[in-house]
Formats: sequence, C-alpha cells, structure tokens
Amino acid sequence: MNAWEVNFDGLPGLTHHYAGLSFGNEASTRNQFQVSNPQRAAKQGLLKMKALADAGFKQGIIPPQARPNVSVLRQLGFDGSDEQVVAKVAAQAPQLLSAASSASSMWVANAATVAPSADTLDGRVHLTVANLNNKFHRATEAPTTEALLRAIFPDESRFAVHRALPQVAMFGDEGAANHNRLGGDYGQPGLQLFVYGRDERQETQPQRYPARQTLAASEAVARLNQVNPSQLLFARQNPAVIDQGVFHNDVIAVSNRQVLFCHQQAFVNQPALMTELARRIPGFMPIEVPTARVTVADAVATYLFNSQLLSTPDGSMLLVLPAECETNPRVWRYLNELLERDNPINELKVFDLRESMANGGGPACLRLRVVLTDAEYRAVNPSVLMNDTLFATLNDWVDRYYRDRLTQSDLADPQLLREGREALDRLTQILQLGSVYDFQH
Ligand SMILES: N=C(N)NCCC[C@H](NC(=O)CCC(=O)O)C(=O)O
Repeated sequence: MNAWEVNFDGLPGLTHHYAGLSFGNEASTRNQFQVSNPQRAAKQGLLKMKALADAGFKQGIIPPQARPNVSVLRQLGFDGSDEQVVAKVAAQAPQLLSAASSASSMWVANAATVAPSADTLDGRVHLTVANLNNKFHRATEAPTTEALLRAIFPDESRFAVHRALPQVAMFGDEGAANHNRLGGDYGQPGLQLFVYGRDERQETQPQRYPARQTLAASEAVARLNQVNPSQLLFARQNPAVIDQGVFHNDVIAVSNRQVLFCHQQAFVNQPALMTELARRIPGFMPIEVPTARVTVADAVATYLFNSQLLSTPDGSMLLVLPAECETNPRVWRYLNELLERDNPINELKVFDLRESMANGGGPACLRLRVVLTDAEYRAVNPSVLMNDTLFATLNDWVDRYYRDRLTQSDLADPQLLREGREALDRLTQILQLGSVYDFQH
C-alpha cells in the first residue's frame, strides 16, 4: 500500500512565554522569566512547516489551544467573570496563571501516540491522546487535543481517536515523544517501539528528575491503538540520562524506517535492545553516537536527537536540526562526518527555532508524525495542510494578533484573553475546524 509520513506541526500560541514550569526540562528551568516573543515563535514554526512542504514533504498544522485556560482556574476556586478570574489569580498565584496560560500545546509530539493502519488489528489509523500527567500545565491540554484531532481526522471509518488515559501518575503518558516505529516502507507493517522511563512494579527510578512515561501507560496505549501484538516492543530509557535532562525519549533518539539514530546511553541494556531490533527489522541500521564524540550534556544542549529524520523520494534521508547543533563544534563535526559515512543520511537542514528551544522544544517536539495511505490522506481535513496560500494567510493572521513581547506579568492583561479568543475564533474559520474551543460553546 502506498503510504506517506505526514508531519503535523503544532503552532506556538499567543501566550507563549517562559515560566519554568517543567522540572526536569533544563531549558525550561534555565529560561524562567526571560522575555518571550510569541510572534517570532509562531513565525519560526511556520517557516519550518513551509520549508518542508516546499521540499515536497506532506505537512499539516495543529492549532494552538485557548489560553489562559479559564475553566481550569475556576476549578481551582477563582471565580467571577472571566476577566475577574484572571485578575484574581494574577494577584494571588501568578505561577498558576502561568500554568493556565502556557502555550505548551505547540509540542505536539506529546499530543498523542499514533498507530498507522498497517499496524492495527482493525485496519484503521489510531491516535490515543496523551494525558501529560506529570505536569499540571500540560495535563490540561488533553480534552482540547482530542477535539482538535477529531476535527482534523473526522472520518471514523478510517481514524479512531481515543481519549487520554486516566489522569494518575501510574498512567503517565507523554505521547509520540516516547514512541518510535521502525521498518521498511511506511505502508508495510512496522515494529512499534514504546519507550518508558518508569515501571512502578519493579525497577529503580531516576534520582534527580521525574520519569514521565510509565510502562503501564505504554501498554494501555498499545492496547487502545490495537497494535498487532507481534509488532510491539517495550524498552526502558536509561534513568541516568533522565537525570541529565532527557525528559522525553525524543531528546536522545529518533527513528525513520530502518534507521535508529540515538545516543550510546539512550536505553537500559542497549546492546541487547539493538540485537533484538536487528532480529526483527529487516536491514536494521542503528547509528549510535558514542559518548566520546558527543556527551549527553551536548545532546541535551543542542537537541541533536530531537531532529526529524525524513525520507526523500530517492530513498535517502534528511536530518532536520535546530540551529544549536551548528554552533556546537563537536556536534557539528560529528554531523558532517555522518554525511560522509555509509548510511542513508545525506543532507542536513538547519532551522532557527530558538523561541521553542528555550522551553525545551526542538524540531521533533513540534511535530506529530502520522503515516497515512493515499486514501487516508485524502480523508484528512484539507484546510490544515500547508501550502503557499495557507502560509500567507497564517503569516498575516500572526501579524494581526500576536504580540512580539511577553512576560509573566503581561498575562494579567484582560486584553490578552480577548485577543486570544478573537484570534482563535478566526483561526478555526481559516482551518475549517468548527467549534473546537470551550469559549466557542
Ligand atoms: N520533547 C518533546 N517532545 N517535547 C518538548 C516539550 C517541552 C515542554 N516544555 C514546557 O512545557 C516548558 C513550559 C515553560 O516552562 O514555560 C515540556 O517540558 O513538556
């Protein structure tokens, strides 16, 4: 079956700011209270989408969520009109206003875990929304993520969107950021590698930072997504790298078809995992970067592995990297040697994503991969697919509504709430999504 990997990128929202909300994500902690530029964040995201669409890759967009999230603030006891709710939380608990205003839904690698139809028992594409239970500001994304995915993948005979797992630590699930699919052509059955950080039943935990993904969650997602049991593998991420800031597996590994590009220290018992993968994946090609060349600290600082590994029509592969890789001499030297070596990677494309990177989100965090057959692709809401017209329309929309400077204290401005709703109302028209936001009901 002819199939494609379609990348859907999250668009940074109007309240993008630096709040230090993600303990264990060192960029988030380091950049707390820095001044952000939401307009630049959105434009950096749009430029990546457009450049990849122009290069012939299939590219979609997932809109931001409505923030501040007034309903969660009401749930926490702030009352009155929407404006009064914002004023009260700003005065009494600014950190909660930050959490309720986070634009974190841009990192759609954490929106859901996707199973292509070639891997599922009922032959549909399955998407299980992630509960993002480990962080309050992210856990509130799930209901709107579900509504957005239903609006983008509306045909229930082809797509099954599952709601998030129960919101408890035992089922902490961070979506596709801890999931890789390996194999041959996209339309052929692949091996789904679920990577977890914590197994509450037995193993030791990281000492310093939280492990967000549990094995129990990964198992439940595999069940919901109806992944053929013969195409499943669960592996544990190395707790020592979680303690060095690798809060999702996509900060230390990325796969495409038969290639797994990862750090030497990414997984527990890595040699045995590589042997198992080689046994199960025809032509498996691991590219393991040794610590002697690139340390885990360098990987975290540059997001080398948070790259997108994309297949070009001639069968070779392209790495989409953040600009931070180019400015680190060790990483850049390694990458240029990689191009010369015997492997399918023969091109590097570098993007300036600094607004997102400063909160710990690189190229791969910003995208959700969805493998689709031709017929499935035609069933996607066509208004979310990137092209020249949509790019121009969205740039104008960003110019009209987005601020070019935002700090935590700006979140108290009631005008920001109004601007956001007006902008998103307009966006749902542009993308023909219907009423997906609470404020539209
Ligand atoms: N690796 C992947 N797939 N995604 C990156 C997510 C970054 C996000 N940062 C934040 O949520 C920071 C928000 C703040 O501190 O303002 C997170 O930690 O969940």
